[in-house]
Amino acid sequence: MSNHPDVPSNNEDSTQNMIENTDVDTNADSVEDITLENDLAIEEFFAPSGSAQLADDFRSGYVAIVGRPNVGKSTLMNHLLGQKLSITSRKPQTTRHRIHGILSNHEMQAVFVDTPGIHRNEVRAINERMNKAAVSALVDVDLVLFVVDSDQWRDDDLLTLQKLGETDLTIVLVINKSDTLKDKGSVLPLIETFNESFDFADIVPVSALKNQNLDRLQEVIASHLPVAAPIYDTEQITDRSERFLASEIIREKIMRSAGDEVPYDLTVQIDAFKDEPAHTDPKTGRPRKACTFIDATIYVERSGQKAIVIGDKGQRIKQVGMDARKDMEQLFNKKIMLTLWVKVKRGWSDDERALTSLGY
Ligand SMILES: Nc1nc2c(ncn2[C@@H]2O[C@H](COP(=O)(O)OP(=O)(O)OP(=O)(O)O)[C@@H](O)[C@H]2O)c(=O)[nH]1
Repeated sequence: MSNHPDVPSNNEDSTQNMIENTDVDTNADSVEDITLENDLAIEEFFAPSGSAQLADDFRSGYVAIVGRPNVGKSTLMNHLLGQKLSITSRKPQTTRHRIHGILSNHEMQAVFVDTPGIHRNEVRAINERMNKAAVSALVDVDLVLFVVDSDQWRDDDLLTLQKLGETDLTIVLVINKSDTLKDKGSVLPLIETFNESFDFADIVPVSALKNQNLDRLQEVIASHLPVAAPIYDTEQITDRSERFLASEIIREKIMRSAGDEVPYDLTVQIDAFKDEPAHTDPKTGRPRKACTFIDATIYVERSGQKAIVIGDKGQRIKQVGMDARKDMEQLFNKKIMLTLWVKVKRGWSDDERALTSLGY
């Protein structure tokens, strides 16, 4: 992924010239001042990542986002990052993997671990895996954002809090969806109640969806991270592979389109991910743009679900493919050719071995 899609192809030479040009007499007249300013801006633009001016007391660390399904963990991470990396849908439990999203500015770097909910009374193997992932995500984090829905405080929240209470982690309570509160003032007694029930390092009401109070949350996060050098390149957005992101984008499109008709345990496997550089077509002699060819298989549990995913005369799968391709082209900043398959893999969510073979 490039943050500078408009960089000219000969930029290495240009960068060299521009850096040399900045070394000018500081008593220069106004025209030269402007030139210097421009050169500095250009130099900064082309500067190798990580070389931007970092604060002396730069803070960095790992942040886990924890909470029961559907409270808005993925939305919160996406909106904090300003990028759509984790996948949201109206169905609970859409997050199955740990996803690292990285928020960097010149003062701090927060590396987010987006965890699935910690559930109880879940019998199926897939949920046990998710529980393990949720708990293991908490090892070695510097800060936990414990997310709750502003309108409800449920048994599941308490269960998660009990688990958190057994650790000596720093925990910030994020009261999400505050936009849904009819009376804004009602958040105050809510804060009071939460405060009495647990020793939170901070309590921040936000609306992840409407980007309300996220600046404050960002400040609070920074204040609880240790003073340390950046963990990742400050321009890096995710350490997840494009393959993974591609599969999550396809899954999201199906979930959005098929709604309640498909179970959340539908999975998408990327079978091929091949980058083809720009070249001249040997047959036609015409130039062809660089392109990434992606083949993916969507696994469902029953043939009825397969029919739903494919849709009437293949309409749904066609739309899913088109929507997913558009998102991928935007995210990866390159041309994509996407081929989708739908297969039935019976009862796979109950089968530990099948889960392992699918990469869980
Ligand atoms: N009104 C409102 N809705 C929100 C807000 N944040 C998230 N949502 C909605 O809540 C639903 C669930 O959000 P997700 O981000 O997928 O929730 P999650 O906690 O990651 O869910 P799991 O992946 O199931 O653990 C989506 O429909 C979001 O649009 C918010 O601040 N306000």
